Amino acid sequence: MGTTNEPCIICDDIAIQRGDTTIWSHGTFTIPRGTVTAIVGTNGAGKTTLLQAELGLIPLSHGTMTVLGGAPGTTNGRIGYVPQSYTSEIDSSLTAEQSVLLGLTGTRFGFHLVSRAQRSKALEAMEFIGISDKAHLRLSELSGGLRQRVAIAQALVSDPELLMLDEPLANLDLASQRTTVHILRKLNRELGMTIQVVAHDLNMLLPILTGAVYLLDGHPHYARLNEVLDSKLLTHLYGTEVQVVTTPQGDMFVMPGLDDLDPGIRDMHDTRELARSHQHAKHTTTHHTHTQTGR
Ligand SMILES: Nc1ncnc2c1ncn2[C@@H]1O[C@H](COP(=O)(O)OP(=O)(O)OP(=O)(O)O)[C@@H](O)[C@H]1O
Repeated sequence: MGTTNEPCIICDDIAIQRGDTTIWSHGTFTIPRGTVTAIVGTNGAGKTTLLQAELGLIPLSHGTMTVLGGAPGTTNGRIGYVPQSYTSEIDSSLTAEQSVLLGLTGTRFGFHLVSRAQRSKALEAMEFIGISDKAHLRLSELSGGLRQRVAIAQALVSDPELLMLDEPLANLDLASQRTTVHILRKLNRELGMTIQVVAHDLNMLLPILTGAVYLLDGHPHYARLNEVLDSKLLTHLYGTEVQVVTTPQGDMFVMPGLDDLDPGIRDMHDTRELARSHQHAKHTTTHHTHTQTGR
């Protein structure tokens, strides 16, 4: 793990062009180390493009970017990446352990060359993620949630300083989403790992986020979470009425604006009702999403 105080990402007036189209431009921001950052914006705003630029997979058309102290692409050995399409990219006949080992060997061939040290590293990553008992199961035998945890273990096995995940909560049920968020919290809090998460729905991630890169009007900006959790900003960002609701307990939610809803529906979902049902949910189920303010 890096001990330097140097920021994880430094961007100076960056832009990306694909063909004749500028995807985004004028990005000048810094992401500190040890943070958990959401990357948010509407469909096609260029969230995945930002991760790809950080990995040096797409060249900048303008400006400069430093990732973990080096040019994009030169520090990829210290980055773990869980792509959006992880399920379609893994050979489902592999066992969970073989799949995790790919994070060290980088190839699906030559498993006989895997060293004892590499196997123990893979086991360590699976234990951290809570899937060591699934090591010998084939990916085809695992649920979507477990397959995703295998993908995270594969990204972790090389002890990255920065972990990037592209929409890791999409297509997961609530319990699997909570498990994923819990894993990310552990990685950040216990190992000090810097994390970037592309996400459409912020609520589940709110308890662990420290900031966000938001792609607004064709420009990427970074802000601390309390600045991003602003109804006007999020309404502009998503292009639809969004409200940030704070419960009497200080928990925050991002939700569709009540003004757009039918008055009957609004009556059923007013803020106090939400707070009451949230309190009830806190005592009766593990499926609530909330955060404390002040991160
Ligand atoms: N290989 C490519 N060549 C040219 N343009 C591309 C390519 N891949 C993506 N784009 C365009 O770049 C823009 C940004 O795409 P990107 O996938 O980064 O957006 P996103 O914010 O991650 O979207 P989503 O939320 O839908 O996943 C889109 O307009 C897309 O059409």
